[in-house]
Amino acid sequence: MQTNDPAIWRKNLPWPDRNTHKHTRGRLGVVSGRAHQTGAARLAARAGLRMGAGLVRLFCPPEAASVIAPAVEAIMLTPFSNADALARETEAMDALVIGPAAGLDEMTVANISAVSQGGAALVIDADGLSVFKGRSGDLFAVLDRDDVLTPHEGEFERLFPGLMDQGREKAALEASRRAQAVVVLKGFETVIAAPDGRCAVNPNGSPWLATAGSGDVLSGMIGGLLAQRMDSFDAACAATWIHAQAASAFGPGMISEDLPEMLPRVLMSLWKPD
Ligand SMILES: NC(=O)C1=CN([C@@H]2O[C@H](COP(=O)(O)OP(=O)(O)OC[C@H]3O[C@@H](n4cnc5c(N)ncnc54)[C@H](O)[C@@H]3O)[C@@H](O)[C@H]2O)[C@@H](O)CC1
Ligand SMILES: Nc1ncnc2c1ncn2[C@@H]1O[C@H](COP(=O)(O)OP(=O)(O)O)[C@@H](O)[C@H]1O
Repeated sequence: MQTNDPAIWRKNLPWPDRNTHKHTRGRLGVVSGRAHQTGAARLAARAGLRMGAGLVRLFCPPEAASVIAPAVEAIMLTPFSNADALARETEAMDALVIGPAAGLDEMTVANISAVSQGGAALVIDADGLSVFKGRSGDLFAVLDRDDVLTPHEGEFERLFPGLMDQGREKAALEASRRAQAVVVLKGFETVIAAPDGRCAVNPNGSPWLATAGSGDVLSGMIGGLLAQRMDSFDAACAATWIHAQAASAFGPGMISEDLPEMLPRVLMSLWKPD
């Protein structure tokens, strides 16, 4: 068992230099749910921006645009009317987060299928996982090895029924092998597994994370690192550790909105200027 220690990934954290501009630093897209379900995507987008993606754009159903526009500043917004349009609009993205509050319906299936045709590394979370209950093969068929799945135990069971009986580590590794993607099995001791057999167990889990939306923040954090072209296993390990560290540093009273605002402090502790 390997512990998810910063020694594994710290040297690979992406930092900007004098030649960097926002586009080269990394473009992250986050797909929002419908008008009454936009908070999860906004949390993910803000977390991705804080993790250093140079440019973050929310993609939303047209009727959600007037809800989101007054609630974002640095984050940009593009409405899309169907899955084909989403695929076209997200072509320039380096990474995409899809699933948080996306809806358990065929539109989510179609949107995931459409964006999987592009070059962006995907983080698939929440409804983007649950919607494939009973047909996980349809999801696995569209994944690449740089994609990341972030199930909590309930979502894991929907995609991999019975697998958890093997224990969390074996289950995460086997899930990653089946999906051919990185799997982040969330919990107090989050397990991160890659299809090539890498596996790490997170040591700094924080119970303050037991609050709505904290998983949405984690998906955005992973997406922010993927957009900066960090290796997907390293990105998932780094984001998981930083997420828990941010929650511990905030402590009692923390809500998910606080997490992105804690990231600069944790990132500063990991930054080694040349
Ligand atoms: N601000 C927002 O807009 C938020 C939106 N959210 C979105 O709301 C949608 C539905 O969230 P739900 O919480 O209903 O869906 P979940 O799939 O999280 O929960 C459904 C059921 O799964 C079971 N379950 C088993 N193990 C679990 C575990 N380890 N953690 C949580 N549940 C477990 C529980 O019985 C629960 O009732 C998702 O798309 C999610 O992304 C949430 O992320 C919360 C914040
Ligand atoms: N008791 C706990 N101890 C440590 N981490 C926890 C605990 N409860 C939840 N978490 C973490 O909080 C996050 C919750 O994610 P998730 O269940 O997807 O929430 P949401 O859908 O509300 O965003 C995960 O990163 C999980 O590891």
